[in-house]
Amino acid sequence: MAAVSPFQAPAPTRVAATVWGAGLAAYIVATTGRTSLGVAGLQAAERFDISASVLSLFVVVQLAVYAAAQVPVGIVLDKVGSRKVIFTGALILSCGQLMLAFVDTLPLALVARVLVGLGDATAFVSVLRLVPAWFPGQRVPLLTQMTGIVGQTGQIISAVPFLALLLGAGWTTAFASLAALGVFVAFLVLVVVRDHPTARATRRSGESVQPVGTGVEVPAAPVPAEATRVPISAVLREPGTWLGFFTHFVCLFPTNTFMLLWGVPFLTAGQGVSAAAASSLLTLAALTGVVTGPVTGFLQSRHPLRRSWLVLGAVAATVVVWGTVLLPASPRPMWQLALLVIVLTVSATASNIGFDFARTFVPSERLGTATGLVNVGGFVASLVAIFLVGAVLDVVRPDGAYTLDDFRLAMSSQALLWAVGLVGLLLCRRSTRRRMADRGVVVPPVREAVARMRRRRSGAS
Ligand SMILES: N[C@@H](Cc1c[nH]cn1)C(=O)NCC(=O)O
Repeated sequence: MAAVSPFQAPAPTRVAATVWGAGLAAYIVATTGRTSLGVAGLQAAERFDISASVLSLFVVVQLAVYAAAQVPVGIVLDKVGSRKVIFTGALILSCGQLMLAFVDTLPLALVARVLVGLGDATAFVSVLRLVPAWFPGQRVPLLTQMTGIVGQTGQIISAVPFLALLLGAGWTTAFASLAALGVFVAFLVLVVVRDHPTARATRRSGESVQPVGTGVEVPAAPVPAEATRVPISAVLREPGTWLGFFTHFVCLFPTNTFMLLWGVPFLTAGQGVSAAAASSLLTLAALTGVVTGPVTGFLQSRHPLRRSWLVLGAVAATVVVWGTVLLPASPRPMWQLALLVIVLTVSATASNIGFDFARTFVPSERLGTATGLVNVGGFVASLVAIFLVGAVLDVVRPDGAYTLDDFRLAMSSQALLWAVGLVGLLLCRRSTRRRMADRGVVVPPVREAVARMRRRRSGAS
């Protein structure tokens, strides 16, 4: 069944790539802002006269603001489009960085970080909304993955040029430079980005709106043209939205918990790895995405009816590898820690399948809202996991002199989130499949699908 979408006007590839590139630049600046305080931890502790645990409050506040802003940002995004939202968000982020450059008290620094979190919250969902608008449906999963992966280079900008500026020129210059970068990218987006290739396609009465398809997938509920304002309740009632939510929930929290806060202390204080080796492991994680992103994107568009299996496979791999790292009471060899960061990247890559569920099950008028809701899943789970690990560490080692055994216990608390996420995922998958069956698409059991594939292959040879 051909998908009909206001987003499907063909666009020249070079123009599409330029628009996407400008949006992506804004997302990279957002992730740079998100991770900048992490690399400036020592200087922040000194400047604001705070302990490490108060410092972690910055991460929590920022993530909470980010998560809380997702649905409102998504609703605004559906109303005004990506260009205006990214532009405004980049300016808000710049105001936060500029404020952080000059303040020297904790409450004002927290306010600055709220602004950074708010600006950050606008970038990713807005760029994801540009992708189906500018590219053909079958390329969307790959480009969604590439957006997530390339966006992570902000972490490298924080760790290398930003840190060099911080150490060489000082706090104010370093954060003011990030503010300037935000203003630059805001105007770049204003000049380069258009929300879609042509003015919104005019729809004749009686035409229906469908999400952009990736192949054999679910025909979404037809929406009459007059009712272009699809109610938000339609997004909330769609089981596919929640399938996306729990996909993002269960796949993103292990990576964020490790990368944003607890990974380095676990590796250095727990596993006895040097700071340089820990930073190499984080770099390995970033590089792994270059492979896992395209591979997952390809599999998603090749097997759209099997996307949940990719998710379940990533979760199983992460749980098994974390188990093999945490069960033994002795420090693990380097190869095993490397394997751990690799599966954490696989898990983050699989989390992006959640956005693909939203895109293919929800009418495109509400894509921003649905994407925002899916994103809430991963970030709320991350906040809870970060809090749980910290709480266990506080209980078992109030003096902060953590040992490997403390980390083994604390990191195991993530099991609770895997359990909640998996139950949610499986229940939503069941109701999504029921909804699909109502619309005429029945997902055959895996065994049957494999047998059919074999028959097709042997017939071809
Ligand atoms: N799933 C992540 C993006 C990612 C990370 N690694 C691979 N993809 C996500 O949802 N990010 C949202 C954001 O704002 O960064």
